[in-house]
Amino acid sequence: MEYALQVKDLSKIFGQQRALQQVSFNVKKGEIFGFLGPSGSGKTTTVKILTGQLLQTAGDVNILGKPASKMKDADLGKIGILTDNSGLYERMTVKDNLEFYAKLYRTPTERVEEVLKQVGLADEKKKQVKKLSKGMKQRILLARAVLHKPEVLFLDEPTSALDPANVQKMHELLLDLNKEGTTIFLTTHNMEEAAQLCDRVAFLHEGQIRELNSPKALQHQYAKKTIHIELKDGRLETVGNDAAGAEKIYQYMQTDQLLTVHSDQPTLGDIFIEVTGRKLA
Ligand SMILES: Nc1ncnc2c1ncn2[C@@H]1O[C@H](COP(=O)(O)OP(=O)(O)OP(=O)(O)O)[C@@H](O)[C@H]1O
Repeated sequence: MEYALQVKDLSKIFGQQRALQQVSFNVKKGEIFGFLGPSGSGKTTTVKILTGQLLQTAGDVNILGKPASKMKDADLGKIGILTDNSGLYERMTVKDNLEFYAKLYRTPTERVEEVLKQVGLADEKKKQVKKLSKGMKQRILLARAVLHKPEVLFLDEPTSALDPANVQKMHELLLDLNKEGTTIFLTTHNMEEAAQLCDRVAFLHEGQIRELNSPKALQHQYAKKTIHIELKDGRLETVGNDAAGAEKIYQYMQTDQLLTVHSDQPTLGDIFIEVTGRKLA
């Protein structure tokens, strides 16, 4: 198995504050991995350590096989980062902003046109950044993060300030990048986003991982063992998700009384509450 990220027993203490406690997980190459947790749970601290911006107190963090703390320029070129501390030059045009960063990353400036098309901003390239909407600015930041074609892309709450249409657009872009082979590490407190995008998710609570699996496997694991049925005469019944329940449903079908059948499928949000005892947002 080839891993993009390997994290073992990662801890971070700020003064008296334990931000992360023995966090361990691996991210496979080509995966979209979701790191989910409420405010203050340690998501940004993790991203900062993974991207070499902050040193851990203890534990091992490897990116593409090398320790994060020892990344050199050539290694940094393999990662892209999108966080909310923008760094865009508001008075410069979209194109000039990206060309500035292309030069900084030693990427051919022709790549700017390519990413602008990819994020749907080719028509906006001559506009000043300050004249663009929040959703557009976020797409410029994504364009900037992928200018140098990183192998691993880190996104810290990429959609938290966006409206539903822009969230959808962002999701499509991320799925496209992933299809091209980019590994994505995403922090979010949006459970629907995680369920829609992520191959696997980790639930972070008070600096510790409390669950880690694919959204489907978690939904299966935490599924309620009941099925709700509605009969044609309006009666509602709940039966067990077992042989006796199946027999009852079968009888209602045979006598043509059955209208609808619903299983209790928990959302990721329901599961997070069950696991941690608290809501995400
Ligand atoms: N530089 C710092 N100095 C002291 N404490 C810090 C520092 N950075 C983070 N912390 C603390 O570490 C804990 C985790 O913070 P972190 O920013 O990683 O959480 P988060 O999950 O990203 O939250 P949010 O969703 O609000 O961004 C919090 O209790 C926070 O107050």
